[in-house]
Amino acid sequence: MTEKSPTKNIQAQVEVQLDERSYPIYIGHDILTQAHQILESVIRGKKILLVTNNEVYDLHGHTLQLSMEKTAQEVQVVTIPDGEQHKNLEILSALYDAAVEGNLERSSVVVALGGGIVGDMAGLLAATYMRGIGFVQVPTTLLAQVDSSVGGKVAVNHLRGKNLIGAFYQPQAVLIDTKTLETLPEREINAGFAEVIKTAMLGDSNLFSYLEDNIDNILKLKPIELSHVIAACCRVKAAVVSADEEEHGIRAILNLGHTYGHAIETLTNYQTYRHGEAVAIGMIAACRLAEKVNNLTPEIRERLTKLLEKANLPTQFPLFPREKWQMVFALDKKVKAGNVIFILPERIGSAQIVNTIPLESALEVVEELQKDS
Ligand SMILES: NC(=O)c1ccc[n+]([C@@H]2O[C@H](COP(=O)([O-])OP(=O)(O)OC[C@H]3O[C@@H](n4cnc5c(N)ncnc54)[C@H](O)[C@@H]3O)[C@@H](O)[C@H]2O)c1
Ligand SMILES: O=C(O)C(=O)C[C@@H](O)[C@H](O)[C@H](O)COP(=O)(O)O
Ligand SMILES: [Zn+2]
Repeated sequence: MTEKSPTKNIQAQVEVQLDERSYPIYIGHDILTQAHQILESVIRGKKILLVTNNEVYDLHGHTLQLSMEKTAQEVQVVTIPDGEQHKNLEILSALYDAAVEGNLERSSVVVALGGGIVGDMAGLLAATYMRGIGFVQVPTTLLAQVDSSVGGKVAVNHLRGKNLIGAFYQPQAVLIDTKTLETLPEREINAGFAEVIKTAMLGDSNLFSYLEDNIDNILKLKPIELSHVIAACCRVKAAVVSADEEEHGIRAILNLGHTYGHAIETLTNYQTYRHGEAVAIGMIAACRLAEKVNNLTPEIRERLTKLLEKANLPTQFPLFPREKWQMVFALDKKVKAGNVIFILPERIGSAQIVNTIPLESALEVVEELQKDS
């Protein structure tokens, strides 16, 4: 039987331009079976450590493993427990054990198959094992396909702060198979949609209008609408990352909704909200803050809220005492000289990084939104 052409089912390809660390993002339907061809230049003859979790391995892992085995020297599999509360140093340590026991070498490649949690942790393993080995992202959640698999932020959480231990470490390729989303629970599709909305809010007004017009088809995973949205998000993120890989400036706009969102995740011990859900609430707060300090028109928040509600995303603020919010804001990675930096929408499709916001205003927004909830 003749092999399928490696590009047969690839619908779009986006490049992340970073000189010698540039890499392609392949977007297609039912392309896991062609991984050996698409990823050949990265994995041929290499030892592969496939990092995933049990659920995803059962659904999609065998297909990817079988395909990679056609060209890799060998493929070993390690699974991590499911859930944000396990994105920590203890589980990372178990991944180092698997790398050692599997005799991984400098030339070996870590392949992350799963959502953002698998991707962030496998990436940190790849970044640090032997000071850096090969890394490929094969994202299987909407959130990971539109955001976390691209751009090289890899991390684990600390009990007191989200993603506090991490690195910038770019993958050598990203393989997005939209067919894997067919097994994704509805709550996870919605959570991923929050980062889609975020991307449109901060960088693509046409995408935002497209979301308003096509939300039903997108959430039903209709192939044309879905791949249009994934490619659009990857393009926005690739452009921002190419301009500022390590977040010395403009990359911080990708954190829209995240100062409040990460605080919500941390205060609820990473157990109540999906990351995307916390970001959804965080974007409403960012709009309210922009209304307070920058006279942003409330119409933006209304359009945002409509989209979030259509995707069944939460918009209500959880209740915690003021001191707790203050404590988690202080550990936000964007704090500079004690000042918390916020990303504020300025219109649909554009956001700005603001370092002059009094903490008092940010806390007032929390109090107002807690009252509304
Ligand atoms: N590095 C970045 O740039 C970046 C960007 C955004 C988010 N993140 C991080 O990503 C994480 C959230 O990622 P997530 O939303 O993908 O969550 P996740 O990784 O927990 O995946 C969500 C759930 O879906 C399951 N799953 C994954 N693929 C599946 C499939 N195809 N079919 C059925 N079930 C499947 C998982 O087992 C899990 O239960 C957070 O830790 C967040 O901080 C990182
Ligand atoms: O890639 C980025 O840059 C982002 O900010 C994307 C975010 O969606 C993502 O949640 C990221 O992990 C947050 O990064 P952090 O530096 O605030 O932990
Ligand atoms: Zn995020």
